[in-house]
Amino acid sequence: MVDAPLLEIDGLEKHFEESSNVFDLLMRRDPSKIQAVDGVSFTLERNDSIAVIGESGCGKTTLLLTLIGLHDITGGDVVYKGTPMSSFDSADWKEYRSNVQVIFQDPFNSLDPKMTVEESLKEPLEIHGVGNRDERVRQVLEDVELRPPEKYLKRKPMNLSGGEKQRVAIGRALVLEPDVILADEPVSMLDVSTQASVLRMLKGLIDDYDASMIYISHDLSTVSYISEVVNVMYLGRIVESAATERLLDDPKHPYTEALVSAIPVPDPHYDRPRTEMSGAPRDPIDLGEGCRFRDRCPKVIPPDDLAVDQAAYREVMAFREALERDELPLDRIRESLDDPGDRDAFAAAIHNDYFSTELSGENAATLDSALAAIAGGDHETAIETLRERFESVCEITPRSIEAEADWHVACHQYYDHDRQVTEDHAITTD
Ligand SMILES: Nc1ncnc2c1ncn2[C@@H]1O[C@H](COP(=O)(O)OP(=O)(O)OP(=O)(O)O)[C@@H](O)[C@H]1O
Repeated sequence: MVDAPLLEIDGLEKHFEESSNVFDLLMRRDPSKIQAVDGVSFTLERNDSIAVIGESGCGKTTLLLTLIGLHDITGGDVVYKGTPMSSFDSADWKEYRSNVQVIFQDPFNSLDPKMTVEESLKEPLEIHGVGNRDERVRQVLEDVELRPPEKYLKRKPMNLSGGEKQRVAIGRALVLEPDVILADEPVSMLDVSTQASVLRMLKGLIDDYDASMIYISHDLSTVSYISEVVNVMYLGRIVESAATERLLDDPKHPYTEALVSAIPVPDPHYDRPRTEMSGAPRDPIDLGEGCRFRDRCPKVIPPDDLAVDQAAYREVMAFREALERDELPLDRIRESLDDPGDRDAFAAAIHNDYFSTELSGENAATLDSALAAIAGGDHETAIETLRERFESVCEITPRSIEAEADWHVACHQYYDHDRQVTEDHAITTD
């Protein structure tokens, strides 16, 4: 019989409910959903080291806290050696907690300031009833290169440097000889000079301990040290997944391209072309359909027959979508006018506030007619007018497809649009 994978993350979802405001309560509206992790899937086999990379707020920490059971799962599941977390009993949880260990970002907070190094390292052994504790603690201190162990056993965190603290935290995660290490930005708070040595040591230890690792970071440049495979995450979803070296050489998703192009190049004579992203990620609230990167994407796809500059196109798309979500403070703009009843002035003021680029020809005429509809109070017509001319295929959820063997990318650029999108809109995230 083939062994079950070590850890299968299967359509994992963690949505938080935003607390209701008075308006929601009065309208009896359901609270908004914060889609922090939204359908994440990947499999960790023994000896794998897989990275999850993304900007602040993309859901990395929520993913990790959900994986260790500190957040309830709101959809999908985590399957450990064939047993779904949703059906864990207390014995399963005990086994899981002993075999899946975490290294947190901040070594200053992850160690108890009152405990000596020896006590910190012994505690997990005591909780899980493991014998030979003195020997085990000394061995782990050797392994994390705190030598000789006697020098460190009686020290408290305040008497350790940042790098030494993180080595103790790594030792504490390894002391039970776990199957899986979840490492959340494990070197981001260390001096740059210490980062590489701690990462190299961690990678060596994962191999020596025959463990697997999920390495979480915002920093794509450190990933090639430590992980053979990388998952790129954007607003709760994985947008690209591939072998690290290949992904760094030839990123396919425009978001990954932008992250890779931002990695500093050590050669001062070489200036890598930059892929610019506009703006910042939205809050992950009620994100709806479509590619979540589309409002920042330098390659967002306009309708086939539309000749339009990318930046101008993104502005129109972002404007229409904000109008659809009823997010635009239009009353405030109207009230700021000398004559709030002057529709032409109102349309011009909206244009002025939301558009920095100029459209031309039929595109400009369509936008003008939509702004005139808004000025007349008819938002529905404005939305329809803009949608009819400017709707993008990127507003339909891109399924994660295999761009090449073992290379998944969730971007419409990799579809045969004629066959798959126009005939069949039932594209979903895998
Ligand atoms: N307990 C919570 N309740 C409500 N929203 C939350 C909670 N925890 C996280 N979020 C929201 O979920 C989204 C993802 O947050 P998360 O901390 O997982 O991102 P991250 O990628 O780890 O960012 P960072 O690197 O800054 O920690 C954010 O919008 C955050 O505000």
